[in-house]
Amino acid sequence: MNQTTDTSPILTVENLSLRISQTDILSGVNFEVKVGQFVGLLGPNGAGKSSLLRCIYRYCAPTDGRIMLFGKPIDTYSRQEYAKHVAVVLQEVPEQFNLAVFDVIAMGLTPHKPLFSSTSKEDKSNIEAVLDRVGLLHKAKQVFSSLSGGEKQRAMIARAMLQKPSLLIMDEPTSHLDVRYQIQIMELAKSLGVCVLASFHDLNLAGAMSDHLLVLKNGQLQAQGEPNTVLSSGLLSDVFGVCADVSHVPIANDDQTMVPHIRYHYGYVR
Ligand SMILES: Nc1ncnc2c1ncn2[C@@H]1O[C@H](COP(=O)(O)OP(=O)(O)OP(=O)(O)O)[C@@H](O)[C@H]1O
Repeated sequence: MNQTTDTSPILTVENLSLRISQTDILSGVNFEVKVGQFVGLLGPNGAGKSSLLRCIYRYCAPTDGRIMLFGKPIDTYSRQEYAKHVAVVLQEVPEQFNLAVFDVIAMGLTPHKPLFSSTSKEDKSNIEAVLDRVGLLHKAKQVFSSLSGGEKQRAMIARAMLQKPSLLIMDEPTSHLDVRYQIQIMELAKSLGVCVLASFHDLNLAGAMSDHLLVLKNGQLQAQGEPNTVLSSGLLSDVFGVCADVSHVPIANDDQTMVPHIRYHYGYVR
């Protein structure tokens, strides 16, 4: 878990509501993401996770409430300034990329460079460094669309790393990936040393990775706090309609840090 002592918020979400076609998608959502935190966003299908993240990465405008980044309303940032601070990795990787992996990653530099500027020697070595970090340096010249699903997601993380954001938003980035890549992508995100706000469907993975959890149901925050407190059998029953036991187990290489471990019971789904 994160050892940082700085508790200032990077992101503040206050009384956020989103209404589309007379339907409340989000209602009165309040939370903060603090310096160095990895925040996991949970909730059943249709709970409003993607809608909440879309409001934060400015794809959707909320109906009510406000979102502040470093204490400033997010709509007061220019597009380029916002992209310097906030990077986004989505579940669906854009398919229009008919470019080499290197060129797709290079797009991460866009917020930091003037329009139409060329790739400098320093840019090239930075791109190679992030490719190396995600284990894709040997794929730099390969066409992006020919990468495997896991490789594409790692490439998207590399692009986000190059963007040098303060906040990385991830909307179910591991849904299509096998268990190894699910863990690898999240551990990679965690190792970046930036704030992460990530939605999950794998509750055990969320509990192991996150410093703080947000649980949405029907567009409202049902619970938030440390994973060991939030993930209880009562919450799993109330929010997800499943019967499960929650125990607490130490993480690998650290006997002192406990994380929740959920054991589902089958045949009890309500
Ligand atoms: N543009 C839209 N128009 C109408 N309804 C919408 C729109 N966007 C989202 N919704 C509805 O809002 C609700 C929340 O959707 P959202 O995608 O945010 O949920 P989610 O928690 O991310 O779900 P999932 O886990 O299935 O991805 C859903 O009922 C969805 O149908």
